Amino acid sequence: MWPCITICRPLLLKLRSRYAFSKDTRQTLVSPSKLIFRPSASCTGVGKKWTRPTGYDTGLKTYNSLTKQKEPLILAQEGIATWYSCGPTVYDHAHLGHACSYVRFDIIQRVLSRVFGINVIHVMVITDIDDKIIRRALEKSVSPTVLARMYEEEFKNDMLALKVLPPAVYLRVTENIPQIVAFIEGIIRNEHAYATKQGDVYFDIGSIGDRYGKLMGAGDATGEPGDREKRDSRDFALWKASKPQEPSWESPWGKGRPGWHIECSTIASSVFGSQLDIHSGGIDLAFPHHENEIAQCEAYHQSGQWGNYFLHSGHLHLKGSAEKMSKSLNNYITIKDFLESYSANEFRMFCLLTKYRSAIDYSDASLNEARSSLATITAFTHDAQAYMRGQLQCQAVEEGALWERLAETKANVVRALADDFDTPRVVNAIMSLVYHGNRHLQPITKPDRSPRSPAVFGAFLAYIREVFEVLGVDLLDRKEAHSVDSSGTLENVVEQLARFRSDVRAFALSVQDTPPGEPAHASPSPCSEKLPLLKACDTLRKDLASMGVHIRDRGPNSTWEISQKRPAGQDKK
Ligand SMILES: Nc1ncnc2c1ncn2[C@@H]1O[C@H](COP(=O)(O)OP(=O)(O)OP(=O)(O)O)[C@@H](O)[C@H]1O
Ligand SMILES: [Zn+2]
Repeated sequence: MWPCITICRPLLLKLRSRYAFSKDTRQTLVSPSKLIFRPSASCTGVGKKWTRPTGYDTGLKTYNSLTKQKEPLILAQEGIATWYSCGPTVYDHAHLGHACSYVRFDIIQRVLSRVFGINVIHVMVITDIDDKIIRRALEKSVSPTVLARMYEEEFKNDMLALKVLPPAVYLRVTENIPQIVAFIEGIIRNEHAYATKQGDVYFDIGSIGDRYGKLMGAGDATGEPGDREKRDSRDFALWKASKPQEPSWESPWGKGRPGWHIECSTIASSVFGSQLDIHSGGIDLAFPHHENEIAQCEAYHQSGQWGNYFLHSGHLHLKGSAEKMSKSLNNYITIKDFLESYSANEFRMFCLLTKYRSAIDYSDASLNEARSSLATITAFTHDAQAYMRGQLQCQAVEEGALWERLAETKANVVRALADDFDTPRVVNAIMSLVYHGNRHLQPITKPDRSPRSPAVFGAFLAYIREVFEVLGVDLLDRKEAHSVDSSGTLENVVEQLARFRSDVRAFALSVQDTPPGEPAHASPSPCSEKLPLLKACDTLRKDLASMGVHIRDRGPNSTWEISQKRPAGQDKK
């Protein structure tokens, strides 16, 4: 079968580059790959060896943490990817580390669906019960449920603000306790777990022999500190007997609550059954969390391979810090605070500039690099529009070469995306397109009668917007356009306007209501002159506020600022 794939893949890429991103791309490209059938090979793997899945070859390659190399992405069903991801443990604010991981996977999911026509069924768990939640709830004197719901809501809003598409469904651990208990019972039945007299249940690592450690190796794993009844120090808890003041649920082993890893195995299996195409999370989750998820699932389903691809995103660090940004290390910047200074588009661009697997250093300098790349692209789109309108006069362009370059860029972009979602290569390809476009858009002083080529610039513009739209960056965002190339002008205009208003207001305020020593009826009241001026100043202040320009009157003086955020309720265009 493989020679056929080798022949088909270049053809597929050719097709994709030709039609990439057009509206009907998805229909056109859903099925050019070949279905590979290998009789029931998928569940027969033994030991630690990864078995290449059977099914639908997407033509993409992705790095698989199970094999530590790029593998062809083969899905069980044509055009469908089942995808499970570990969500946050909700006991504190979401931070830029979360943003980085979820934005990067959002980009990959958008690429899969919008470029390669794959319907991604994404399920995410919300960890709403665990030691840290219980501890924080005690500190704050609220119930763990209230605390968890509050931060869950905040997390979801932060994801919306970052334009991360929500999963098909979020599932909470506390709403899946009966399923978790049944899953643990299944593992015990299959003789891969045991209960202790204290009412804890442990996974029996020894029972799966050398199959433990498929993902990260079991070499020097020491396991969780635990009670003396553990058979092996590496055995990890599936169920924890309840302690005073902790939430607990009934179970065959007495009151208690689930361990961490079992929630994901249960929930992923309850939605997708015994097979999963893709599992994702930050690299810190690979061990022990994902390792243990694999052990549990394969023990429960008695299969040789439960998850086919494990994708791990690299960590976000504060520049100069060796440690990842994390709630428990208290070294984080919240998403909300970040969005006061930067936009969601800028953060996404920041993510696109590195591969999703690499660690990423956060600093103002790296964010400014992202901002400036966006500025270059937006400035080009404005110039291209000005040229198309005839406002920008240029010499005749080599139109044929530009069309060729555009076609080449389209092919390069699809190739880069098919190669483990290489977004920096995509951005490079677009920057190079912009560079060549700009070279032709040099203004001339004397108008000449050279032929014009507006269509090719229209095609550049439409393609660039579409690529970024697919990746979740909206180049049409008006706020972005402002911050990109006209923020200096805007600020100057606001400054002049605010100063003028301030002078008028100061003048009005200086007018005495009744000149001293004169009876109030002796001349027309100055009040009648100053009131309309003050009213006009107030109206201007309110109108500007609705556009995000906030003037604050401080005595006779005024200050102003432009907020990054649009006032609530105002639609983005
Ligand atoms: N600094 C980071 N960089 C990239 N991904 C991160 C970072 N911090 C957390 N993540 C990812 O976000 C997801 C949710 O993580 P989690 O809620 O455990 O966050 P956390 O801040 O690491 O919490 P804790 O400190 O309590 O472990 C996981 O996939 C995790 O790998
Ligand atoms: Zn998980």
